[in-house]
Amino acid sequence: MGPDALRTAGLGAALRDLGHQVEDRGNLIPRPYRPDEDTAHLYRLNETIAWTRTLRTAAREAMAQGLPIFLGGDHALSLGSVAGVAEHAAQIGRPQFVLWLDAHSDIHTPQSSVSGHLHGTPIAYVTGRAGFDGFPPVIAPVAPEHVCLIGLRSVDPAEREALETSPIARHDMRDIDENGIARGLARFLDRVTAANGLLHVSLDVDFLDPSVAPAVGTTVPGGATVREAHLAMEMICDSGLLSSLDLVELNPFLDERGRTAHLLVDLCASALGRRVFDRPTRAYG
Ligand SMILES: NC(=[NH2+])NCCC[C@H](N)C(=O)O
Ligand SMILES: [Mn+2]
Repeated sequence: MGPDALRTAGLGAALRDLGHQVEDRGNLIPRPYRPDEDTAHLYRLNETIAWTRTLRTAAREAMAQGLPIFLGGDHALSLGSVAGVAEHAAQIGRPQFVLWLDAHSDIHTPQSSVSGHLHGTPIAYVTGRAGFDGFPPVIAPVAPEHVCLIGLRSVDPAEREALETSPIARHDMRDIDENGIARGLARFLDRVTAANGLLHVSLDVDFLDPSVAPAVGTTVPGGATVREAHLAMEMICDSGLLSSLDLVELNPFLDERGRTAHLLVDLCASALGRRVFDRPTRAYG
């Protein structure tokens, strides 16, 4: 339902208004897979593996043609989208960087996951950690030094342990409270520029505070404000680095009059060139 809610909220038109050529490639379908048992600890493992294969190929191909925006679906989408864009980066000989805007660090392996929900695992997978049996091998792992997590405020013990020994950059909500969102982000974007890297941005709805973005299953209070999120997107746009984008975890059943879907559309527009003064007068929510 997420992609259709984003379409209905006007994603295509918002980007066309900015002068972009937009092609909606419709919904992908996963490779055929053996149906998962409802009782398995890892929720929909076979289905997620099938999706990862489909997305990885689609992402790699789309990168050769433009700037793909991947509409989810939950954050397990990024197992495939990031693996695919990183394969493209490796092919053209440029380093892949990943900016993860999220309340969570999503660095579980299938073994360490307590919930059994694979949306909590993509950072581990794309950085090449072991334990993803059955998944396609990650042939172009993203260097942990090239990953930056912003918005953190819900990290499980096993994830904390993994992060403690990792060079992954991170800015939790306290850091944002104290220093603002611009400082850490600017430092990361400078590193991408210096390395002539490609930049994948993965935007999880729960990066935002639930009071402004309620349509997500894993709400955590104390998230980014509307302006903090827009500022991040505007800085990403100004950097000229953006090469691919995920919009994930939107659950329209949990939305209030479409406000979360509209906010995601507006944030995406900011990332692709809409300026503060371009924002039209509009009534929703
Ligand atoms: N992409 C997300 N919303 N991830 C939430 C993950 C929450 C928790 N750490 C888990 O592994 O279940
Ligand atoms: Mn996430």
